[in-house]
Amino acid sequence: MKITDLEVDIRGRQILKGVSVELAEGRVHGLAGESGSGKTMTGLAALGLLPHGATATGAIEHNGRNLLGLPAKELNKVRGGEVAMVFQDPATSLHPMLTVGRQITEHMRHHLGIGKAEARSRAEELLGKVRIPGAAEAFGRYPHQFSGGMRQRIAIAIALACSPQVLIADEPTTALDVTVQAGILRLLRSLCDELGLAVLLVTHDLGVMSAVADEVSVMKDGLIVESGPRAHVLRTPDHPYTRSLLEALP
Ligand SMILES: Nc1ncnc2c1ncn2[C@@H]1O[C@H](COP(=O)(O)OP(=O)(O)OP(=O)(O)O)[C@@H](O)[C@H]1O
Repeated sequence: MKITDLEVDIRGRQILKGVSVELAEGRVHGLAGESGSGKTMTGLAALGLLPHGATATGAIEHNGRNLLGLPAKELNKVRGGEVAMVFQDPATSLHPMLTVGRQITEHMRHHLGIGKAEARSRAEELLGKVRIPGAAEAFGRYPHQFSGGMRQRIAIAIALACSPQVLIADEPTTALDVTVQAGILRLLRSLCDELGLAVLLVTHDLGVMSAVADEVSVMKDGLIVESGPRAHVLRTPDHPYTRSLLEALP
């Protein structure tokens, strides 16, 4: 996926001022920057989920199309299919009244049009892939019967249900206990390698970034001020803003 010169305006206020990011197969691209810099808005734009009243210019190219120009119906097929998402808080992204299995299979049946039995076996396979112990049993359980870390693994399984090529992960570990954060990051990294996913990892946490990202872009006030390989950006940053973020680390 290639985002070029993305500008987003909401009611006359310019939120993104020409953002360019390229996501590649099997690579994690980290998007860093302080609160309000436009990280989330960039991720939402990639999903075709801009807030009501937003206008966007530039291009978000994926599989030969510009997602910015797609009609809503086409965009719905892309979202959750070719491009999937994981958000900060699994407690709000999972439906409390539906079993884990139902949440994964409904998604597959809706997007892929496959039968019940096939969906079930794929769902159990996915639960194994995100390292949920006892996948067959977990299939029939409800989200509240799992810990926060396990719930985020379930949200990742749902995101992967339709074999996406691109995964947008917005602060996927921020709501979790420090003790389980590393496990989720390791999982994202291994899924990216194993499935050849192109991942956009949005996080304000440079520690998270240094653990998994291949490339890092740093945002400030709706613009990317620095972008490059992780080691370069985090060890020998060119931009004073990146240096100030690194100096602010505990
Ligand atoms: N629905 C909306 N309507 C109007 N402005 C919005 C809306 N959502 C976000 N903004 C504004 O867009 C700017 C960028 O927000 P965004 O959420 O992308 O930042 P962020 O870098 O992800 O920060 P955070 O880490 O706090 O989520 C902010 O100034 C915010 O106030």
